[in-house]
Amino acid sequence: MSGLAKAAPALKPFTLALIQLGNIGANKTDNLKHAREMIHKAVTNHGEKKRPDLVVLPECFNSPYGVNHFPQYAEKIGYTPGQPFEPESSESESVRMLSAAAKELKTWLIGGSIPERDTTDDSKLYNTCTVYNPQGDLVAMHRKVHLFDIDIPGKITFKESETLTGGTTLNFFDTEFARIGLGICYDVRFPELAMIAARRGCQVVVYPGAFNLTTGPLHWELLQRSRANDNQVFVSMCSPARDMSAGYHAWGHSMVVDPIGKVLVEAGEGEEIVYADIDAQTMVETRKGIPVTTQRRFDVYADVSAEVLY
Ligand SMILES: NC(=O)CCC(=O)C(=O)O
Repeated sequence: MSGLAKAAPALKPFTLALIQLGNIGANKTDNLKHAREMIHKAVTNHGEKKRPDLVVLPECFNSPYGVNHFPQYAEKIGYTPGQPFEPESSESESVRMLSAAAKELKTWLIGGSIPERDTTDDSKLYNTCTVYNPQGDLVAMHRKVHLFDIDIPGKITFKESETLTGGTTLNFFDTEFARIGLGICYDVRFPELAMIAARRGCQVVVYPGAFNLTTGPLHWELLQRSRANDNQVFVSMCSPARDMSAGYHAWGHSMVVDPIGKVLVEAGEGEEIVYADIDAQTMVETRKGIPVTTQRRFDVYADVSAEVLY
């Protein structure tokens, strides 16, 4: 996990905007144009809501979601954490767009995810999330660690591992208002990722995601509320809008859950932008009232978060 040594910033109130992006089609240029328009809309057209401090896009926002599409849409990013990097000269047109949008709108931006081609090994593709600060710098990257390989007979079979490789690092980034952990979609099923993020000081964990019509109704909300409740942190997932003409039918219902497990906001199924005010006091009160964070029995069981290898 990058940035381990630094103490986490105190959680301050901030506003999160989730873009449940629609119209993700075969034309990447159109997808990027539409995503940029929606980022602009999220920041400048928030109506009664507060101007968002952090904007989130969904999983696979620049390409149709499907294992056969990833090789065609994959882009080389060229970013290595800790190394100097200029997003405007990245080979990735998606990275260039995201950086420019964050800079123009002076917002933090979690750029959903895109299919990424490894910079040095062309045969390796990842499902990758990049994050930008309000100056447009790329400040963090997360490659989906747990690939979405499931087989529910008669319902859904999906095997990301046919074309993707799993990431090998856990990632977070610091803003002036929170330390934020990153996961991508299926990563939410693995409690260790959120638990380790929370133990390393993250107060918020964000997962760009795209659940489906079989597991969405059963698990989308349950998993977010579970990870939030387990760790007494804010958890959010941002989905694409549902498109029944697409090859993959996303569940939608982009959501933010607070540290006591309450759903703060939930989108419907179509294209929509939802906003949530993150109130630091909720986390303080939850942790004070139900003090599991200080009641763990590491004399009885191991603290797996202490054993992460990087
Ligand atoms: N894109 C994904 O990882 C989908 C995960 C999913 O639908 C699930 O049930 O898990």
